[in-house]
Amino acid sequence: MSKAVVLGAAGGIGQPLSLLLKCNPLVKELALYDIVNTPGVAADLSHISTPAKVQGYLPPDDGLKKALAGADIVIIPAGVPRKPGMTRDDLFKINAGIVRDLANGIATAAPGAAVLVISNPVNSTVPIVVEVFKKHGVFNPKKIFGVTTLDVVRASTFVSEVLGDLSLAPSVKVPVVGGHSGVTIVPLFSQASHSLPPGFSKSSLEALTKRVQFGGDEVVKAKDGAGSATLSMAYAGADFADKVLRALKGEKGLVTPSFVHLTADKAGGEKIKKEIGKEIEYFSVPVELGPEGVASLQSLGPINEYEKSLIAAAVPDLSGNIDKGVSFIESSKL
Ligand SMILES: NC(=O)C1=CN([C@@H]2O[C@H](COP(=O)(O)OP(=O)(O)OC[C@H]3O[C@@H](n4cnc5c(N)ncnc54)[C@H](O)[C@@H]3O)[C@@H](O)[C@H]2O)C=CC1
Ligand SMILES: O=C([O-])CC(=O)C(=O)O
Repeated sequence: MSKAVVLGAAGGIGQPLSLLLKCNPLVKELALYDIVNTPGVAADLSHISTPAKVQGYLPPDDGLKKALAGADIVIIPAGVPRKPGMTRDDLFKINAGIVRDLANGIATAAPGAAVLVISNPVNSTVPIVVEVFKKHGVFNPKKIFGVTTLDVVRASTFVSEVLGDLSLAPSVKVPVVGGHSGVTIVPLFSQASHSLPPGFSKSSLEALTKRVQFGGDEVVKAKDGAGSATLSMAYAGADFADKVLRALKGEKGLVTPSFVHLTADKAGGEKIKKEIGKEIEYFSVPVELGPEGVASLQSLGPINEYEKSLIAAAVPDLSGNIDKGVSFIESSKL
């Protein structure tokens, strides 16, 4: 039984994510931290008849430190979401500082916890957490994860739609690699558990790829100024957190993509860099989870020519996003 902490717990993602964690039998303690409203969210969730003990925290009286004490897993959906016309990188101005300060708190109060970063732009916020942990001398690449599960969830759903049978969605598995924004999102449909229908055209494949890459925009547009994906993200975040919790407890064979520092598994990471064909520090790759966090990083597998071109297109954007996060901490006072 574990202690889970949600930072940004009163938000659009934070609330449904906390609900799902309250319902996870592996969670014994659930600490909810936000700059507003966590006492109410915690009181509400605490009436649910599941074992997890819920407590809300606010910034006064060392709330962050108290929320984090003894944490096994810390999930961060704190920060502003997009409005129509914005890119995820446009969120950097506000969210970089929020994530830096929260990472500072984690590095001090719970340096051994698994940290799951949802706040956008993930391609930059994960490097921010890593650089803060390095400055504190507590960086362990096996424990810091960018949550890209929503891309995997979307790819599974959209493939089942193409196959004309939504009941397949839970069992369709599509590896999605790269990063978490636009062209950095690379679905590998050639390795999906379910093949696309016979005669599926190149232009249909391109359209399906684009739908996964820009699935977030679909929701931002539909919400029309009221934010971005929250419910599907809560589902995806809870699913990834559940896998991490199960692996920390010793369950084997749990493999799922996540955006990680490639030194989390030195040999595996070097092999992946060769597959990518470029020197890059981070990539979302299929991660085998284990009791220490990352157990191994798995090969990108047999990538076809089209997928190679998608990876080649992803790398320049991704490298720029990574550098931006690293430079931000280099020039920040902690
Ligand atoms: N990784 C992914 O696949 C996805 C990431 N996101 C990202 O998740 C983030 C949150 O999205 P929403 O929940 O929709 O936003 P929201 O605005 O509804 O909630 C954000 C919460 O963060 C809190 N917050 C702000 N500063 C804080 C601080 N310093 N400490 C603690 N809490 C703080 C706010 O009070 C608010 O409750 C956004 O950056 C969004 O882009 C959204 C969807 C998918
Ligand atoms: O699109 C956004 O801004 C939120 C997000 O990351 C997603 O839905 O994938």
